[in-house]
Amino acid sequence: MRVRDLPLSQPVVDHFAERGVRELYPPQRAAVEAGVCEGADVVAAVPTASGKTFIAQIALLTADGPGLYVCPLRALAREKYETFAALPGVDVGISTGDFDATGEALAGNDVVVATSEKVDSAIRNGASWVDELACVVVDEVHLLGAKRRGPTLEVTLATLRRRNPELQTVALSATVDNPDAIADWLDAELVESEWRPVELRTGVAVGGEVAFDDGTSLSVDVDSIADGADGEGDEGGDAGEVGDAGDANDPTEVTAALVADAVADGGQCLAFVRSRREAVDLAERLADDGLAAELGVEDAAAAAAEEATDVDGTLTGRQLADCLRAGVAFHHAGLRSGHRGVVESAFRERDVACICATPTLAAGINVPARRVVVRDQRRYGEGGMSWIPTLEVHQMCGRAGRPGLDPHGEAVLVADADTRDEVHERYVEGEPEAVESQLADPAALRTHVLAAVATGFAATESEILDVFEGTFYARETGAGGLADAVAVAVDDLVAAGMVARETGGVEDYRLVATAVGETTSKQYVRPETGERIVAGLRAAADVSDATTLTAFEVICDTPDMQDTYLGNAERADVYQFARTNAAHLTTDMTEPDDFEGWLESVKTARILDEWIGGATVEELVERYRIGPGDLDSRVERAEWLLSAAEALGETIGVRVPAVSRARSRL
Ligand SMILES: Nc1ncnc2c1ncn2[C@@H]1O[C@H](COP(=O)(O)OP(=O)(O)OP(=O)(O)O)[C@@H](O)[C@H]1O
Repeated sequence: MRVRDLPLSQPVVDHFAERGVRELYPPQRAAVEAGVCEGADVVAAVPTASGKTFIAQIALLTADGPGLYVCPLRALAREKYETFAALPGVDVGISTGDFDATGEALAGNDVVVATSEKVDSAIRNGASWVDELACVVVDEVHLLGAKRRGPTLEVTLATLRRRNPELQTVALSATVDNPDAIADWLDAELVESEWRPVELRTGVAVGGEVAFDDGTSLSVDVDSIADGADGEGDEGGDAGEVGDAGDANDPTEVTAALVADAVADGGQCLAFVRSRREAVDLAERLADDGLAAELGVEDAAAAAAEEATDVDGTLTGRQLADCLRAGVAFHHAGLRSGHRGVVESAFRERDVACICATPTLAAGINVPARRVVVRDQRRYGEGGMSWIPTLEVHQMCGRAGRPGLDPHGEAVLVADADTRDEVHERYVEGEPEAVESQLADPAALRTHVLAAVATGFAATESEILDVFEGTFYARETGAGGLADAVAVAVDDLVAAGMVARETGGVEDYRLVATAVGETTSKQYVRPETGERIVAGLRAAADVSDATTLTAFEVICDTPDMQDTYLGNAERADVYQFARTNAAHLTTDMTEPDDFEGWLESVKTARILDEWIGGATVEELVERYRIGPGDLDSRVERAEWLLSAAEALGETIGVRVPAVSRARSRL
């Protein structure tokens, strides 16, 4: 099937042809046969990098009206926006930040790219454009199994479909164990495929020996690489790492050998590790190996290093620039978006031999490589070290192989003699996990129950269950399964002063949102955040000397602000800071149930207060050992939460000038 046979305009056909897209890939053909160009609801569960974006594009281009592309990850939205904006004759809008606006400016676009949070917020604020949609495409729909984002995704999609029964729904998923359940939920045709544009072979490495699943093998020389690294030291590494370097089973050295081997053959690599710190350490280790010279990209690598230096002068920026100069990079969620952009584009331009990354890079960012090395398959979680889900590891492995350039992609999992069998079973033989709804989580339910009441969609518990009727959870378990949990959520919200029961007769009542509940929902903060801010504002009004620190303490001590890691060495210092500044804080040190959590909030508040006081990113990053990207994201959240605090203050008639001061200075 050819692109030019589809109901697309000539300029669009030409646009695809210019990008080498003339013939449809088999899963794309299957989606067309399922009716994706004729308004049919389709779920496509296909491997990473197999052309899902094209399915989204043809659905949106052939829809009978405006379309919405829901992108669960903000980091991806910009890339997708650019892909859509390049289509001839298509007006595209993007909406990812700015949590409380209706986004009315988005009306009139052919396609809107937005996160599910943004769509949810637009619905709560009464945006009219959501009712005019003809088609919604949900990318990475398997993320409905994710703890926080998942419930928002399923409730938002259910709400859109309920309000607009004609809406065409197209959902794109990684390969998961239960795509049929997702298709059932959406009453959609299922397109399921294992097809990939480049063949992938996956192997397990023990020492320098790799056994692939297609029966082939590979031998790399771990010792000689280790000898080369010996004696050079490792400034950023843990003590002891250098001593391990001679060990032919050391996972870092095996990874280095696998990377060097691919680069010697002109290929690029992605190396996945468990944490940010490990990503930096591994990149610094690989920087010893002369990869830029090996790949023949020294000048381009130096130029990429310059670009990274131009972003900022933080330690992270300097480390990244040093690595880039050597043809290596690291990539993780603590990087600023400017640095991430430099790394991604340098890699695509083939100016960098290897990116050392945490699993975030695997989710949807288009950086194909000849070889993927998964050094770590376990990471620290709530209950100690645990295996990374198969779905995630498959997404990492799926980045291997560049269409038209590599005969096949190679994914190598680094193991040792003890773990070899388990690694093989889990990730080479094993199937990805099933997607499971997280909607029953009490915090998620409280948020969405409040939204249902505040928007007027529901005024009784059974109407709330009706709203949830269209969710994945309800389809899997029956909405009745939620009845008890919804009753608990309503009680919690009533106790929190967000919802009230208005009695109409005996045992007959209607649920209404209180003014605080309504503002909380519209400002798109969680009920617990709204409650904490209201209490904080009241307390701040009594603090004789309320400062910007007071305002920051209130908004940082909420579940909508990210935690900031508090190391042992810093704890005493933050404790002392809290004591010294007790007069400016709304919480007495003896009060918090979760004292450590509160101290972390004080640390975040202190960082933000120094930020508005004129401290530079460089200073704050060094002083508080946070990633520069972490500072950016906290500043952004603080802006949002302070604006919610102003709105809540107005609602309860409490004015705290320090809040407005903090906001305007941010
Ligand atoms: N029919 C086609 N012919 C040639 N190239 C194609 C075709 N369809 C897609 N491609 C190219 O394949 C690459 C991967 O496609 P795409 O990014 O859409 O994959 P994806 O499935 O969305 O990946 P992800 O798992 O990252 O979401 C892109 O560079 C795209 O241009």
